Amino acid sequence: MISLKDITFRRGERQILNGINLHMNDGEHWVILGRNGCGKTTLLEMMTGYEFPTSGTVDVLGNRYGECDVREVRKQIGYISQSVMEKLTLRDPVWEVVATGEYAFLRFYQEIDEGVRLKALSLLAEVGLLHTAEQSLGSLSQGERKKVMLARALMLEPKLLIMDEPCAGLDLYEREKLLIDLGRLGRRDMAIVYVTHHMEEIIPLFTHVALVQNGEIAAAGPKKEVLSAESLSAAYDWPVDVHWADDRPWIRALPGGRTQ
Ligand SMILES: Nc1ncnc2c1ncn2[C@@H]1O[C@H](COP(=O)(O)OP(=O)(O)OP(=O)(O)O)[C@@H](O)[C@H]1O
Repeated sequence: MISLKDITFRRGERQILNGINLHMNDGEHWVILGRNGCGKTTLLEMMTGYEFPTSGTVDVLGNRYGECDVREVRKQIGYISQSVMEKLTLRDPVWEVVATGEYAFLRFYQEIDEGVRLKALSLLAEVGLLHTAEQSLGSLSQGERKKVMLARALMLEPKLLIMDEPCAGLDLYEREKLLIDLGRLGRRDMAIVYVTHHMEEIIPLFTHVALVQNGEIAAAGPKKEVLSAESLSAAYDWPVDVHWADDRPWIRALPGGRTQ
């Protein structure tokens, strides 16, 4: 599904990614974890083809970047991130924002096909927001806006859904409501890659975890193997304890970590 082989990525003098090997197979849903600036978003940009590695190969959904039309591959990828959110127009009606996902552009300048409108409404219903269809995007709460982004990303029935910190800025209630919707995505024939800073967002849907440290993969594999206190303490440079409840990992930072 996704195969990153011997990836290095340099920006100017800085080595951002270094010797990355990561293989995600069909039927797996991955979470990418790591400290600020370790290279998570850059890894996602490699997967979406918005950045090309300095060396190494990227294969996504059976296509090798550099040897295919990346725009065509992108039509099979849903991408949810703060940068996409910021490009949406807050005064547009919610259903229209969702419907634009069908065309992979941001606003409509033409009549919208009735079939597309109905599909947008049905996806809005799936995330419990049908009643907001005619409201402006700007009138929704942050959590509701994230759900609108999710519905929008699903318009093209992507084979791969990539999410960069979708729960950032949400309070506990909004986060849990969004996680319930994400949990249902397992029913779709779609792989998921999810970046977060919060371990408790690793709901049962997710099967695998990659831990990134200074542009390298510190550990990658089935979540219960990777999310050990030892690996996490090393990756975050802080002693932590992990316990599992409701099939989700909960992390406790222990006193005595380094202060710089
Ligand atoms: N346009 C850029 N020019 C130079 N350096 C950049 C640029 N974009 C990112 N970087 C650097 O690349 C490194 C990796 O950035 P990236 O955004 O991938 O990290 P991240 O793990 O997603 O971080 P965070 O958790 O804070 O979002 C960082 O040190 C960042 O400063």
